[in-house]
Amino acid sequence: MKPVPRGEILVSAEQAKALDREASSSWGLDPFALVEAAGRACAGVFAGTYPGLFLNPGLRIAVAAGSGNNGADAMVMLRALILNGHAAAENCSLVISRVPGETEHTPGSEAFRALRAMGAAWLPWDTRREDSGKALESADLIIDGIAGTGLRDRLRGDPLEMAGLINSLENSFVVSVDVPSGCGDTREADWPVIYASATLAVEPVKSCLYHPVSRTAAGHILPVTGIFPKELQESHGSTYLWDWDAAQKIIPPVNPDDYKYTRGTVEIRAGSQGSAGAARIAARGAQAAGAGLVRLLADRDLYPILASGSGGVMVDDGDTALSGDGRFTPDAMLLGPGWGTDDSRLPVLRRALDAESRGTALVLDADAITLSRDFEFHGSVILTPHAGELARYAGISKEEALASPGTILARLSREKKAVIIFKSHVTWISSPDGRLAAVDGMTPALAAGGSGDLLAGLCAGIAGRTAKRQPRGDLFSAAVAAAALLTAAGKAAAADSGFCDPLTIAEAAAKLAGAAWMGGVRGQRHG
Ligand SMILES: NC(=O)C1=CN([C@@H]2O[C@H](COP(=O)(O)OP(=O)(O)OC[C@H]3O[C@@H](n4cnc5c(N)ncnc54)[C@H](O)[C@@H]3O)[C@@H](O)[C@H]2O)[C@@H](O)CC1
Ligand SMILES: Nc1ncnc2c1ncn2[C@@H]1O[C@H](COP(=O)(O)OP(=O)(O)O)[C@@H](O)[C@H]1O
Repeated sequence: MKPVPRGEILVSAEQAKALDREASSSWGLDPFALVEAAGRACAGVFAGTYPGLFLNPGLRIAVAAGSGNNGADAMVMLRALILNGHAAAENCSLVISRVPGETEHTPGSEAFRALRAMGAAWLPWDTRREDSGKALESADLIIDGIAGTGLRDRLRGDPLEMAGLINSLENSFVVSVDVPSGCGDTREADWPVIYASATLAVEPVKSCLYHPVSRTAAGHILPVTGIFPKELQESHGSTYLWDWDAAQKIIPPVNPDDYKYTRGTVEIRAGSQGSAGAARIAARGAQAAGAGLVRLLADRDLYPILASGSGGVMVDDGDTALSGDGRFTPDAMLLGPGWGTDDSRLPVLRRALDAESRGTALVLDADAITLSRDFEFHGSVILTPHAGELARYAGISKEEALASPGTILARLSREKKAVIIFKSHVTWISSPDGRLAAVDGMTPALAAGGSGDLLAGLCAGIAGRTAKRQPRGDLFSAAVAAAALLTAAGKAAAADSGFCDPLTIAEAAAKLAGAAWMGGVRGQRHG
């Protein structure tokens, strides 16, 4: 049997702890073994990713360590770098928030003893603050192991002071082990955190790295693998990180013998005076995702403008045209891009929700999210809010949404019976059945008006295509694939065209989607 394609597992600190316990009780992996494996793997991944840093024979490295296993990982990493000839022990220092006692037998105290024996300097932050500060200031590379998943509440005390100094240094490369110190599942925007150049994300990767509020602090996220058996990780993870390579595989390709009606049909209600572009972008998005037919119903005053140069989109007068009178019943409907929140939209919204109750996939974007706040859904809706829209819709603050996306979305999806795509520089997706996904973004090419309209179109296009194969198809997969496609398209378009408009990004999306789903190589019928 072929393996089911999936993203990378993400876990909370609680899940990581449970996994640790099971690793020890059932797999013979005690804390010493885990710290050894993690620290050495971190050294290997880091040296392999940044070989240029190690060309300097006088490279000065400082480890900033706490007293837990995160500090132990950092010290084992340093020991491995020294043993592999990447640094000389006499150029290395250990700046430690609490020095392990002589009699302690923990992974941290053992790693500490080994480094001291090799000749690394040690500087307790509380009693030798000035020397500790100088060691950090003069380091070319700082390895941050102050606190990992053992962080309780916000950083305070010596670790807080150490983090403050590290953040003030402009010329050193800061690499955090596991998570940047200060980053945790409950971190809020004003909680201090180390801003790392890179983070060595020890498997299973911690989900807090992808909370929008903390994502920037993690810098370049480097997965560190080979620590835990996959089966063990599978049994503890509940959220997955998807990229385009993985996500494209969960969507069936088009068939070589498809006809326009069988490739998925999409009907869009979008645009209003001043926002006609949103309708055009959304329609092009649905085409780019592979829909066979796209119909755009626009307000009467916009209809002539949009109809000219419609590029194969069937444009009609939205004031009189009804769903289905375009000779096909849509497999997916999209309402909202640039639509406005006028009450006159409500009858259309009600009809669309009626279709949704009978299983038609319905994407509600932008203004349609606001309009639908008090309506009930029946499991075939995808909502695509950004932080402001999510905050209004759920009655929370934007900051809460950006700090705890998983918890908030899981609850809202279940209550509303809707798949939700929460858009930001990291996109989070939830399903009423409890599935959660994150798609890393960090693609400023998408931070421009119209990217959301494009996502809504991509989403409707994919939902329409999959609905054709699987009635009441898996909208969560469609949403994950659309978000991953948008990010990949944003990156590709930026590489080719720099700052570009959303229609250029749509062309990049069409290219990627076509290569993934129109190859005809698989020749496989799904559903
Ligand atoms: N399954 C896993 O996740 C694995 C975890 N490992 C490492 O172990 C780490 C977890 O280790 P521990 O549970 O020992 O804890 P940590 O080492 O993450 O945290 C404990 C340290 O943080 C300090 N601290 C906690 N809250 C603080 C606050 N609010 N302000 C200031 N300082 C604070 C404590 O005083 C202590 O020094 C992970 O992040 C990872 O680096 C690896 O060794 C191997 C496998
Ligand atoms: N820095 C970024 N990195 C990655 N994706 C981003 C970034 N900024 C915005 N996006 C994405 O671009 C889209 C913007 O949507 P939205 O704010 O609704 O735009 P609009 O309403 O102008 O179309 C979302 O999908 C969001 O995830």
